[in-house]
Order: sequence, then structure tokens, then C-alpha cells
Amino acid sequence: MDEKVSNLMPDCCDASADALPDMQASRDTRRLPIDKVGVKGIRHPIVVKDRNRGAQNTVADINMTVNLPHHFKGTHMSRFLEVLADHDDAISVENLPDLLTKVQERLSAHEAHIEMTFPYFMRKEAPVSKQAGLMDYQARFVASKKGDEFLMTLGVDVAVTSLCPCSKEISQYGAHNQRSLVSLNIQSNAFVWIEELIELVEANASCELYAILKRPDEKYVTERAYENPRFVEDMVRDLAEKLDADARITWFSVASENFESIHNHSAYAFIEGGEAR
Ligand SMILES: Nc1nc2c(ncn2[C@@H]2O[C@H](COP(=O)(O)OP(=O)(O)OP(=O)(O)O)[C@@H](O)[C@H]2O)c(=O)[nH]1
Repeated sequence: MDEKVSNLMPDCCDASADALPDMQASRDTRRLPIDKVGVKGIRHPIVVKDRNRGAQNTVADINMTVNLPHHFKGTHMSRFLEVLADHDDAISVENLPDLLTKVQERLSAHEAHIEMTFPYFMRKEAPVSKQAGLMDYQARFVASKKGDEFLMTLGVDVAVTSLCPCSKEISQYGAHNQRSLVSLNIQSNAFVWIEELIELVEANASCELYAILKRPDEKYVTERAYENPRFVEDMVRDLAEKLDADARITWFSVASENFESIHNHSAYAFIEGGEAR
């Protein structure tokens, strides 16, 4: 122990870990196991497979938890960070199973969970001017290990344009339209690119968004949205149909929130399909 600290400690106290009481390890008598306990809001670099560039470095917000049997008073939170520190070469989907195994071991837990939410960037060209720019999407990996069984869900939130079929049908000209946020989550038995999910959502909207729009592009997106009216129900049904038809996808959930430009509320729809594991 360095000079400064030892001066702070009265002679009686030995500040070594072994000498300090370990409250977390003490018994609890309420007979209430805890489903998930751990740490939230850690920021850590991760590496994500990028279909065009091989790999994309980004930063994730990470939550890590384990189950806690009823007889333990507390989990050992520092150990989650120790496991992360051991993976300092940045975390990827490939090393998630190993990371969760280490969490199970270090915390003597049957179940270990990790949620990683991160910005994912895709370069897109505008439809007419071909001006290229980076679009950012919110993506997530949610993984768990229960005993030896590893399970991962891939998710992405994609902003698109939706134009109202009713407004178009009843109006002599124009139709109300707005930005919508589509949230897609899947479990799969084979690799699925994040880009595939983004492109699926964008192809099923009234129109996709672009990083840069010049006036010719604006004309294009205005007319394309008008030609492709979509209720919020259409947004989720069209996607559910395509996800259901993809043999790689074993479970999915799709939700759309349309931030209605004429209402003081959003329109919302959700469909879940397949067999969740
Ligand atoms: N379980 C639990 N720990 C908490 C809580 N709030 C803070 N902690 C902190 O968790 C830290 C203890 O982590 P541990 O991993 O038990 O630390 P340790 O006992 O020195 O490490 P080990 O020897 O590996 O168990 C301390 O800084 C606690 O203050 C809480 O609500 N529950």
C-alpha cells in the first residue's frame, strides 16, 4: 500500500481485500433469487463485421448481468469489469460466447447476459446526385449463456419515411407523411449482415432516408414516397412476410412508430414471429 493511503489508515486496520469484510458474499435469508443483477452503462470499444469494409470499429453502451441464487446477498460487480478488461482487444460477436463463459466462471453463475447498443454507420449514395454520405443506425447485440446454451439476438433501428394511404386517398392533392422508426430484432441459425436488415426495412418503407439530398434527390424522395403509401400496419406486415420467408431467421420482432405529422401522437404497430428460444 502506498505511503499516502497507509497514513490515512489507523494502525489497527489492514486494508487488504482478505482482511476487509465481503458483504456481497454474505448469506441472505429472504429466499428470493434474483433473475438479473450486475452493471449498466459501461462504454467500451467493439468491432463489428462490416459488409463493405470488413470491420467497423465503434463504441457500445454495455449492460452485463448474471442470475443470483437466493442465498447470496450480492454479486461481485468488479468481476464484470475484470472480464471486460481481459477482452481489451475490443469485443466482437465472435468472442461473445467466450466472454459470457468467463462471466459465468468469474461470478459462479449459471446465467450470464450482455446487451451491447452501438451506432453503426453505412455509406449511402443519394438516389439522383449520387452524393455519398454516412448514415448512422442504432444497432444492438443481446446475448445470453444459460449453462452451455448460447443465444444471441441482433437488432437494428432504422429511420424511414412513411406516407399515409388514407390521407392520399381522401385528398385532392398531397398526403401527410413523416419520419418513422422501425425496430427489427432477429434470432437466426446462420449469419445475417446488419446491412441486410437495414436494406430490408428501407426497401419496405414509403421511402428510405439518405445522408445528403440535393434538389434532384429531394424531388425523387418526395415522388417516391407519394407513390408508395404505407400505413404503420403495412410497414410491419410487409417486413414480417419477408422475415418469415427467410430460412435463416428463426424468430423476429418488428415494430414501427410513425411520428405522425398531423396528430399529437404517433402511430404504432408490432409483430412477433417464429419460435423464440
Ligand atoms: N453487489 C453489489 N455491489 C455493489 C453495489 N453497489 C456498489 N457495489 C460495489 O461493488 C464493489 C464490490 O465489488 P466486488 O467484486 O464484490 O469487489 P471485491 O469483493 O473486492 O472483489 P472480489 O474479491 O473479486 O469479490 C464495491 O465497490 C461495491 O461498493 C450493490 O448494490 N450491489
